[in-house]
Amino acid sequence: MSMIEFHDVQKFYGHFHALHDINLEIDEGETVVLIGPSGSGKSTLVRTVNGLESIQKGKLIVNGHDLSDPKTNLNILRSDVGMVFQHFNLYKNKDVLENIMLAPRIVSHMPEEENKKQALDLLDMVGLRKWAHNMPSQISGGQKQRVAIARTLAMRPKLILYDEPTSALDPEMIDDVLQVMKRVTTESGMTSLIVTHEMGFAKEVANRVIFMDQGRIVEDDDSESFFKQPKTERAQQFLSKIISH
Ligand SMILES: Nc1ncnc2c1ncn2[C@@H]1O[C@H](COP(=O)(O)OP(=O)(O)OP(=O)(O)O)[C@@H](O)[C@H]1O
Repeated sequence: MSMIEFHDVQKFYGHFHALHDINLEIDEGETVVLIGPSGSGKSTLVRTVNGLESIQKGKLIVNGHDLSDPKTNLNILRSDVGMVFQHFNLYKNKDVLENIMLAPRIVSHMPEEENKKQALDLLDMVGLRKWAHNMPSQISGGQKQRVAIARTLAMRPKLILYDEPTSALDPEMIDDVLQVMKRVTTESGMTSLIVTHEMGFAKEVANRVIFMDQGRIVEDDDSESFFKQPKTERAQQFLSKIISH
């Protein structure tokens, strides 16, 4: 079953053609990493999947919802699609546990006891249970991002989108966040679409790699083949630059 289908999708910002002829199908349970140079359209593509960016042409179906139809209810779509951003946007005046419990309580009307148990289990999973009653200002950036991941999982999404989740972090925090993402991906079976510059993570965790350049998908291959030998010169250049850094 496919979770995401792009058919000849075009995206414009005014006159700027940001996404060209996007054709892409992602099945349930796949872990897909989106890579490419700065400005190639990775964030834009990911943001179209939960309707944060509209598309101007083509058809985009996500979890059975047609995003090319303006009548589609984005709130219903978003209840199944979680997103983790570069900046974590935790609620500053709520402690870590409350940050995780808020959406299930308000949006899903989850019973309080079940909600609390789930939140504590998620905090265990991201290694932060003992921080449950700390405020966001009292934890590090890496810890905040792990809370943001737990908060996203608390809504039990079918699909999780990550838009450069480690780019705003100090280098020593990155690995802990990547470990959590790896755990979520391998243990949950959830479909994941991940924009990242972390090639080691992409190699280890993704089953598929999409390489974008100038608003187009240039390569779409299984991760092993891609990292062994990208087919296009553009991707080869990109990888050699990134890896030599
Ligand atoms: N809101 C916007 N209005 C106008 N142009 C935009 C907007 N958002 C993005 N763009 C342009 O669209 C292109 C693709 O941007 P996007 O952020 O999707 O690239 P990216 O591959 O995610 O880059 P990076 O790795 O630097 O985050 C860029 O040229 C960018 O300047």
